[in-house]
Amino acid sequence: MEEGLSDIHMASRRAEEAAHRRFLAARWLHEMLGGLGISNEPSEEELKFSLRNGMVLCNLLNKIHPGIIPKIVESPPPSSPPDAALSAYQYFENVRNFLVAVEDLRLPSFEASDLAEGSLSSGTLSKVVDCILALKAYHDQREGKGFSPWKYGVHKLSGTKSPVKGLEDMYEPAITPKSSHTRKRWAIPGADVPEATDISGQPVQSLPSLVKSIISDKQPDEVPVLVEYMIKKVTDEFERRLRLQGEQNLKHTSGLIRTGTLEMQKCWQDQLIRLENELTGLTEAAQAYHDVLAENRKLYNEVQDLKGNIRVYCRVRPFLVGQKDQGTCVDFVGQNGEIMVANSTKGKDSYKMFNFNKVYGPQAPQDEVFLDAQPLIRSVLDGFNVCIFAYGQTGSGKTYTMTGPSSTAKQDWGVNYRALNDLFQLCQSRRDAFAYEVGVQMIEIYNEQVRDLLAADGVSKRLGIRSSSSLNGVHVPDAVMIPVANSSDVLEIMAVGQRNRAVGATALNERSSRSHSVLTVHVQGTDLAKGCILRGCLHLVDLAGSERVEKSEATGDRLKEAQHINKSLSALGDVIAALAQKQTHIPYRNSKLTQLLQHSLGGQAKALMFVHINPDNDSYGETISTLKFAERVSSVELGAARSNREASGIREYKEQIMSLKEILAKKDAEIERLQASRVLRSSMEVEKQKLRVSQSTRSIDARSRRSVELRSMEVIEAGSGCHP
Ligand SMILES: Nc1ncnc2c1ncn2[C@@H]1O[C@H](COP(=O)(O)OP(=O)(O)OP(=O)(O)O)[C@@H](O)[C@H]1O
Repeated sequence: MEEGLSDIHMASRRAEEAAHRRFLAARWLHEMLGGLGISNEPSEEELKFSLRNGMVLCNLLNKIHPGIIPKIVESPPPSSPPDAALSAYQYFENVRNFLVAVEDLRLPSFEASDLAEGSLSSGTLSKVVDCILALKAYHDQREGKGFSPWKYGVHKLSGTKSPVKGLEDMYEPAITPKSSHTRKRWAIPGADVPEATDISGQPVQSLPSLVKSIISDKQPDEVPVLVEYMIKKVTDEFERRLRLQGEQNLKHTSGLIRTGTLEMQKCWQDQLIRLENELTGLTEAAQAYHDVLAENRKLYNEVQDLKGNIRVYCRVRPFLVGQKDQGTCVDFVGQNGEIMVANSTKGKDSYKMFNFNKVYGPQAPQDEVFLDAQPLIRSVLDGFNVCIFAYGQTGSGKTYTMTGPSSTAKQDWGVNYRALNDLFQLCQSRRDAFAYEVGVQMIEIYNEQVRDLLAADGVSKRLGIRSSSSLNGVHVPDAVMIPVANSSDVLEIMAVGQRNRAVGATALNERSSRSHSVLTVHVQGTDLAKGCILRGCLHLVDLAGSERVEKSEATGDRLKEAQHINKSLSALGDVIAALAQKQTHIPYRNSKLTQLLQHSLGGQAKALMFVHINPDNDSYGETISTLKFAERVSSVELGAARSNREASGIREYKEQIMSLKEILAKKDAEIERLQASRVLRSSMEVEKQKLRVSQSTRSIDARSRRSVELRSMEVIEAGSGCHP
């Protein structure tokens, strides 16, 4: 209730105050312009009506500042026809000109709409009244009558930053029109501000003297209202300036940020474009580099083909479960066949770099490894002899590469199965031009004994054993050759061979293969159009582990096995060394293994070696000796490979020669037999004669002995008759 009463009280106070200000404004207008036809205490509507056409305001301003508004639109004569639109326009012109001039003088202004007909929302006319009273103050000042409180409410664009300065600025009337550079300043008491003058040369006054001068000519009843109004104005202005300053600061800061952002954005864009260009350049350079590399590799391979180098591919086995902690001795695997191994305990000196045709990292899948062997396998169909062998210490992944793990998942297939699969596919694709026969042998060399891995099994009976002479290639004479027609035959045969392979336990590998296993594929293709025959032979060799005897901790039978393995591998090393040095004598006959591979390691065949290494630090020594061996192998030149192609004529002659040889051999054998029987007969005759002679000799002997005896008896008898 009390609150309501105080609101009502406040509202009536404000209404009284507004009425008083209207009264002051009207009185002054009266003084300045004479009779305006309005009452001394006009209502808002009355005052607004008298001011609406802007003429009173324009005339007032021109009176203070003659000519400040050059053209005032006069009211049409009462006799002219009413043109509401035109007069509204004219009035607006006057009001607009007045407001522009007021703005120039930096006095409180109002909106043109505040005088529009019908607009009388609360407080709108108070701005008009404020403006008139500010003009009065301005006029009084110019006339030297002191200052009115409305001066404190004038606009001023200040760049001040500190509150003190802001306050100081607030006391600055800045009454100078925009065009003028001279400004009047009121001094802050005690502040050391040089005395300034306004446009009329008035000196700066302090705030107390200013207040004093404002209220000096006022009626006592006017003073409280004036003071209250002055405080309100000062507060409003202070807030307005703070707001303005904040907005300006914000605008300024956001402008700075925007400019900075734009500059940064441009800078980024420039950098992005530059990077993009550099990247394009780099990509092009990289592409060119790769093209050159690919070209180099192609040329290198061609040169190798011409020289007949043994190709060497190195495969690094991944760590097996539980091995990870040991650390790796493989320091770096390059994309161009480089591999660097290091012994972590020996430091920098132990770093050794090797270079091969390619190095597969631990994650290389089976199909990637096969991809590099594939072209060689295809050349078997073109009549070349090819040998692919896997070398490396026990457990380094030789069987994994050649056979694959025990699972039969397609992605795990090893080189052997992939090779045969590929061969059959090619045979199929060429079946219109060639008739192919494929036969497989599988042997192992165990303790320098060749064992046929297929002979002892029913598989040979089931698939039917073909005479090895019909394929007539570089075969293992004592091993059965099983004809195969498709991949499933091959799978079955390989499973049998794998089962029969000798495996034994060593300290290094539970399922260590103790023998070399050789899968030999013979392919004979008859060119259906020309009748010539192509004979190719592929040896797929999974060598026994190459580790040193002392490391395998073998004793007894195992030691013997290890010694045999070492002997055959060192024989292989000797053959390779002799080939590398192009010696006239190559010691193939020193081991069963080198005897078997003779035609693939020296007879213009193509050879490829997969060298395997264990990644762990413990295997550093073995790894180095394995890589050194592989390095030697890669330097061997077998000479350009030759295809085993026979023209049909030659084949016929060869076959004739063969049959003639066979006939000749038969004749020889017959002659030999005849001769032998003749010799036998004559020797029997001789024996008979001998027998006869000896018999007659014996009878003669008996007779002559008898006659000697008889004679002797006669002599004896005669002798006894003569004595007395
Ligand atoms: N590339 C590979 N990825 C995954 N596992 C592999 C890989 N190479 C080898 N292994 C695994 O390592 C172990 C030894 O491999 P593997 O039997 O092929 O060695 P090895 O050199 O043939 O041994 P050995 O000389 O005794 O015949 C096996 O368990 C095999 O599955």
